[in-house]
Amino acid sequence: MEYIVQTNNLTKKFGKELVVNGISMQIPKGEVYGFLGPNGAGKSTTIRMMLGLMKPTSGNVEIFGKDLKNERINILKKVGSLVENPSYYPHLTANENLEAIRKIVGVPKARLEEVLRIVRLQDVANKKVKGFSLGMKQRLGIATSLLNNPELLILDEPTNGLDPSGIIEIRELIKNLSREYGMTILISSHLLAEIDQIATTVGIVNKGKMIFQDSIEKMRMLAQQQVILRVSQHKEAWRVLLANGIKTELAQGAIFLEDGSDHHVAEAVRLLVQQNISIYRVEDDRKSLEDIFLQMTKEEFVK
Ligand SMILES: Nc1ncnc2c1ncn2[C@@H]1O[C@H](COP(=O)(O)OP(=O)(O)OP(=O)(O)O)[C@@H](O)[C@H]1O
Repeated sequence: MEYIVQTNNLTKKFGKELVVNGISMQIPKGEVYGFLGPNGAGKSTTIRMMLGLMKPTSGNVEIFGKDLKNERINILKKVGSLVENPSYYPHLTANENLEAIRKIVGVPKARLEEVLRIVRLQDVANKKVKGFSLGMKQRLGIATSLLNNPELLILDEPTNGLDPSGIIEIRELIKNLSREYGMTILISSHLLAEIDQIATTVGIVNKGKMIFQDSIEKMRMLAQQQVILRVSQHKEAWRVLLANGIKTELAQGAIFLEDGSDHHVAEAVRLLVQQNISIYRVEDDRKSLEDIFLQMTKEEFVK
């Protein structure tokens, strides 16, 4: 697989504190990579090292297959980023602010209109930024990061502090950049729900360590449902199921079926009925992704 970003044992210590602890991140081409973790987990520090804004204590970063240490300038030419709330000249318009940066980046003037259109700010291009909502400012920040037409876009908590409609706009924008322009995107967040709605690949960090990295589908599979059976003689029922090779657990006077697929449930029910065990209830016990995230960050879950 082609990785746009690959970090190898990336580590950062501040004094004695290991803030990033051996992170090996792999971002496949064209993916929206959700970089997820509670506040203080080390996401921003990782991102800073990925952008060459901070030197790793050890380990390295490869972007587009090249070592960031050796080819920083060439690599960063093709990377766009938004790492903290961008600052603007409030008394200048969106266009004027962008124009100032365009001159530094050195791209054709026509690119201004394009990026404003992509972030849907074309109608307010000539309005002063001081009247903009936080969401509009964030979109202007993304427009700025798109000026150089990057192949990789890195957004550190881009929806922090936005209201729900602002969050939806950023979400749609990211989806669109991925879909229409095939951009590879890394977006960090401490909110699972946010990542769940846009990411195709997920990396979860906790206390500086990567505790899960895989497709969002894999993550959802972990949220697979269990089924609870409430029956008349639960111990007897449990023995019957175990004797027939059905994985179960006995807890709180009920039976938990590990595999909640239809045919397993049907088979369990059939076996119990054959033994004259009364079945009172068959219930779903679906763990939410949120539960799983909490569980992972609590237990240092390792895949
Ligand atoms: N320059 C620094 N010097 C010392 N400690 C730092 C520095 N930068 C970050 N830290 C510490 O490193 C830890 C991780 O911070 P980091 O910003 O990387 O986390 P994060 O996952 O991005 O969380 P948040 O969402 O809160 O930004 C925190 O405890 C922070 O206080």
